[in-house]
Amino acid sequence: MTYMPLLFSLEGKKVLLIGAGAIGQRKLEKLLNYTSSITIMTKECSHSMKKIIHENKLILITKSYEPNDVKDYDIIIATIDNLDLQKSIYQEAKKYSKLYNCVDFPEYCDFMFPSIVQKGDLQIAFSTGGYSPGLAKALRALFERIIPDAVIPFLEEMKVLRKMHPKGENRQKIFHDKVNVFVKQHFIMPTNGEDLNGKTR
Ligand SMILES: C[C@@]1(CC(=O)O)C2=NC(=C\c3[nH]c(c(CCC(=O)O)c3CC(=O)O)Cc3[nH]c(c(CC(=O)O)c3CCC(=O)O)/C=C3\N/C(=C\2)[C@@H](CCC(=O)O)[C@]3(C)CC(=O)O)/[C@H]1CCC(=O)O
Ligand SMILES: NC(=O)c1ccc[n+]([C@@H]2O[C@H](COP(=O)([O-])OP(=O)(O)OC[C@H]3O[C@@H](n4cnc5c(N)ncnc54)[C@H](O)[C@@H]3O)[C@@H](O)[C@H]2O)c1
Repeated sequence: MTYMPLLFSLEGKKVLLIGAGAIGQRKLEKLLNYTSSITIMTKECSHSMKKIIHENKLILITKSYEPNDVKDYDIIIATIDNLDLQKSIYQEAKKYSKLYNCVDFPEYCDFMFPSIVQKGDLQIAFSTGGYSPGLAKALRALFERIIPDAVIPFLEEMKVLRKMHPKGENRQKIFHDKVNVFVKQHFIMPTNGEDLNGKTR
């Protein structure tokens, strides 16, 4: 199966994170960049996890997962260290038409966590389809260095300009020129005489 990268809004969605170990904490820290509508259900919870839950006013349910616990949530993420349970929660998620991720079986996931470069409003997500998360992480670290911080004010400026200029050909030309100048200033360009759209200059 191949996974389609989409930008997905978590607004109004209720997330259930099952398990609160090292991997659960990593997933929670990532989710918190996008939503705080998160319930954590876990047998045991570390001090560091409790601190994050308290600081972000999240809901903690300290108990073992039981059948049908998924039904009141939209998105379920299982980070438990019990592989059979990861698979059986998948069956329940399907029964209730919920979106499911578990951390040990890409084939039991409706979606997976990519490795994300975040600079202001720019996001770049790396995925290897689950075949080498380590490579996704290494590429993320590399691109965090390659993408200049100047992209942050550039996108701030573009946000303002998008609102100022009415849609149409004139706006497209202004934006196209600005992007070309920005890219030429900050990246090494191809030397085959083509511009950013593959057209010969
Ligand atoms: C990208 C990242 C996002 C995040 O977690 O936020 C992420 N894993 C990261 C790191 C990482 N994970 C692992 C290592 C050790 C090296 C290695 O195995 O490569 C490292 C590297 C490290 O820790 O240094 C081990 C591992 N991971 C999975 C398994 C199960 C298996 O393969 O059986 C095992 C074996 C467990 C074991 O048995 O030991 C499965 C998944 N991990 C995914 C995401 C999804 C696929 C993403 C994709 O490639 O498309 C998927 C399918 C499910 C999911 O988690 O959604 C995050 C980097 C964050 C960053 O940027 O820093
Ligand atoms: N996807 C990834 O990126 C990745 C990376 C490394 C490891 N893993 C996998 O992640 C899994 C979890 O690893 P970890 O280091 O966080 O484990 P851990 O033992 O530190 O944490 C497991 C958590 O699940 C909770 N738990 C266990 N059974 C439960 C149940 N029945 N109901 C509710 N909570 C329960 C425990 O209380 C604990 O909080 C492992 O199976 C490992 O193979 C995934």
